[in-house]
Order: sequence, then structure tokens, then C-alpha cells
Amino acid sequence: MAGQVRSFAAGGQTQDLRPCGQDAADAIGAMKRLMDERLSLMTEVARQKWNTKGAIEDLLREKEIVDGLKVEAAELGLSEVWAERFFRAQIEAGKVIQRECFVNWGQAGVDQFGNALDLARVIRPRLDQINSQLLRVLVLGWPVLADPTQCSHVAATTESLLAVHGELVATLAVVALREVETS
Ligand SMILES: C=C(O[C@@H]1C=C(C(=O)O)C=C[C@H]1O)C(=O)O
Repeated sequence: MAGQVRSFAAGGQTQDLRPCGQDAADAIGAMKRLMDERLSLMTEVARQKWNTKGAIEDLLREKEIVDGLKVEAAELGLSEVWAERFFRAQIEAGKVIQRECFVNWGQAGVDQFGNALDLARVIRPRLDQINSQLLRVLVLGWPVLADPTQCSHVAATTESLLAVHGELVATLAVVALREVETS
């Protein structure tokens, strides 16, 4: 895979994506932060849906996200099949968080949140940015993710997500990272 990744056009410039060790390690750090931010935004998503009594799951939006990211992945030289697995896992983990929020707020008798962010205008655009940024750092970090001698990075990612989001969410979110070696 690493050998297939040559370059991609970003902001009109072609960048060399062949990794050197530090770039790949930095990319793993960025991947962790972006995965965490994506999951953290799910509470904001849930607050807005709680206020509007909206459904947690939006399958049309999920399909649009995944279809778009598969095209981007192909352009970046990343396996579309793997990219779909990775992002579907992030989406499932995010829905777990939203469902947990709904259960907790239902039990606590929460009525409305006064300061919920706008889903369409604020949260989803940020999620779209995060998704694209994630794709790019996954390409850069691929040599580390695919190297069985460096599997501690996946364990560290799991640990840091687990500490904030709990075991179920963390396990779901990293599942595709554990399959990189075989992709
Ligand atoms: C985050 C949302 O909730 C769910 C999770 C999604 C995601 O993780 O991107 C997309 C659609 C929904 O099924 C949303 O509705 O935007």
C-alpha cells in the first residue's frame, strides 16, 4: 500500500506522500486527535437532536458521507473498501455515544438544551472537515499502521479513546485500524 501512495493534490499543489518515519508518527498523533474530536462532537449532535426530537440515525447522510469518502480515498491511493470499514466504524461508535446521551437525559428528565449548536450549519460541516482530514492522516500514517512491529500505536490510540469515551466506543472506533496489516 505504502508503495502505491505517491502524491495527491492539495490546495492546487502536488505533495509527496512517501512517508519518512517522523511524518508517519506525527500522522498517527493527528489521527488520534481527529478520531477523538469526531467522537466528542457526538454529544453536541445529540443535544441538537434531543431539542428537535430528531432521529439519531440518518442513513441517507451516512451514505453520502461514505460514498464521498470512498471517492476521496481512491484519489489518495487508499483502499476504498478499507476506508468504508474505517468510517462506518466511526459512525457506529458515534451513534453509540448519542444513544447513551439520550438514555442519560431521559433518565435525568432533561427537557431542552438552551445552547445547542446548529447541526446543519455548524456540526456537520466540521464533521465533514474532520472526515477529509482523517483520510489524509490515515494515508500518511499507513506505514506505521501496517507495520506489525509498531502495533503499540493502535493500542495507544485505543487506550486514549477508552479513557474519554469508554470501552465499547473505543473498541468499535479502532476495529479497522487492527485490520490495516491485512488490507
Ligand atoms: C452525526 C450524526 O448522527 C449519525 C452519525 C453520523 C456520523 O457519524 O457521521 C451520520 C449520520 C447519523 O446516522 C448526524 O446525524 O450528523
